[in-house]
Amino acid sequence: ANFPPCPKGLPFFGNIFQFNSSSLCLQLYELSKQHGPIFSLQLGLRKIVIISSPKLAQELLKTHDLECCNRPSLTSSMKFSYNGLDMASSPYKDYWRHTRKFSIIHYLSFKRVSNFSSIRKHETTLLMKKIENHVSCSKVTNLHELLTCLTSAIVCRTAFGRRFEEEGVERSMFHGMLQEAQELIISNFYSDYFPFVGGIIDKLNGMMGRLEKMFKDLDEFYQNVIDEHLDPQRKKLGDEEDFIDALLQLKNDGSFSMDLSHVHIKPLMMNIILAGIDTSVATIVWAMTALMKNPRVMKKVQEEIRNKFGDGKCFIEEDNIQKLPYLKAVIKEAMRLYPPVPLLLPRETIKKCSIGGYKIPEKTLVYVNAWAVHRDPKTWNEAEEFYPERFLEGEIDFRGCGFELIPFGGGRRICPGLHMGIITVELVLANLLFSFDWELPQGVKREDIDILMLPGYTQHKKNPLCLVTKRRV
Ligand code: HEM
Repeated sequence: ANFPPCPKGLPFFGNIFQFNSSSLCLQLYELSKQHGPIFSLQLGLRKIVIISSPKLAQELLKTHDLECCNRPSLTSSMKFSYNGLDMASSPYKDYWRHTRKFSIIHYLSFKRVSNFSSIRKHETTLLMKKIENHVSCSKVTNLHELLTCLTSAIVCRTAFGRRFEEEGVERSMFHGMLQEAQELIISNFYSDYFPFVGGIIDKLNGMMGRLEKMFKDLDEFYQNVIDEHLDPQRKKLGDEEDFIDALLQLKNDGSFSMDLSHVHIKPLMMNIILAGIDTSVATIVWAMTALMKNPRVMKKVQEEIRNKFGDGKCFIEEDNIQKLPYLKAVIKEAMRLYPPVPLLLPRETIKKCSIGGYKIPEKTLVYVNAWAVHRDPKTWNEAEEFYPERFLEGEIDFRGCGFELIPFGGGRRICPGLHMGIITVELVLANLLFSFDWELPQGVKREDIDILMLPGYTQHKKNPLCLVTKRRV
């Protein structure tokens, strides 16, 4: 009885047909204005809870973190993760603890991420050269496309020790695979909401077929990478040990505390591909979107970078970023207003608990809507304004201490790639703003830049941000 309020829905189906999957966080934000910071939805036979305020996010992600840190077994995530053998969808058990610890030590720790700085520098320099070419031939720059090439190159080199050829078929196949996988992972599978009959519908409407095909393609990709690493003749791209080298080493010397086979390595590769590439792209594109809509901030951040490093420098190094507080504030403000993962990955309650005064039973799905949390009127003045200055005073950080800024989530399941994500975003944005001036194509006005979103855990801008680039004067 004491369950969060639920908007009226259809008998049996509940609210399942009331949403479309693009801009879902916005639709849920609107509902929170009517039903409050905690409300529920009935999706078929499943009840889910949505949290929309910093206070309740803190209750879930801090006070009740231990009772709520499982992930649900949803059809698509189970398939992609070889039945929960990855980090993002495995239940809160020893296996998750081991894989998370291992992935951080060997790939995502501060030290490991710093060791990859030469790769990030090399790939960012290549990006800048491509944009230079656009300037020379007056071509409009589609940032999404260029940034996907950049971040997939960084991730593939650091994690898998390989790089796809610039314009090759292999690379466009890889990007196509990424896009399809992102779409499938957020798609509605009826089997998640209607046991038995849902599975039949998923087969008949072709969703199961798409999922199987995608799984097969990804599996083939992982196997190729593993085989390359097992080949004694393999030529390494650099001196740095990549993530697969580390996993295979661990498998051979038996030092992983659990049995480790290729079936365990593949889901971890999946996490890196699906969580590590798109998120940085979306962050940079949304930051540039916000800057294009706000010329005052654009001018101020470019002045900061150019006044500090304009003399003689042609590239902003990672070490220089600490001297750019306004750039850091711009990134925080962009992630507040346009969180790249606006609906944090779903939690499942391990036992019953009380949130916001409501009783949440065991095995309930709980989502935190960061889009709404980042607009909470009790916390943020003029929340819809893009105003980076709000981060210049005070100590609000990305780790969600006060839970008012949670683009990386919070609690035990907080994003382990936070450091890698931020360092990439800072480096690329600093250089884009330092070297070039950005303008809208002729006839496009600032007010025309929309914020429509594509479906996906990572929220991409639906209409690509295409800009005219000029060399800095
Ligand atoms: C700007 C970049 C990024 C953003 C905004 C971001 C955001 C997020 C968010 C919101 C979550 C859910 C946290 C929660 O449920 O509380 C998450 C989880 C995760 N992220 Fe990231 N992420 C980014 C970069 C990365 C990178 C570079 C990697 C790895 C290469 C990564 C790997 C993961 C994994 C494995 C999880 C699941 C963690 C778990 O369940 O234990 N992320 N990320």
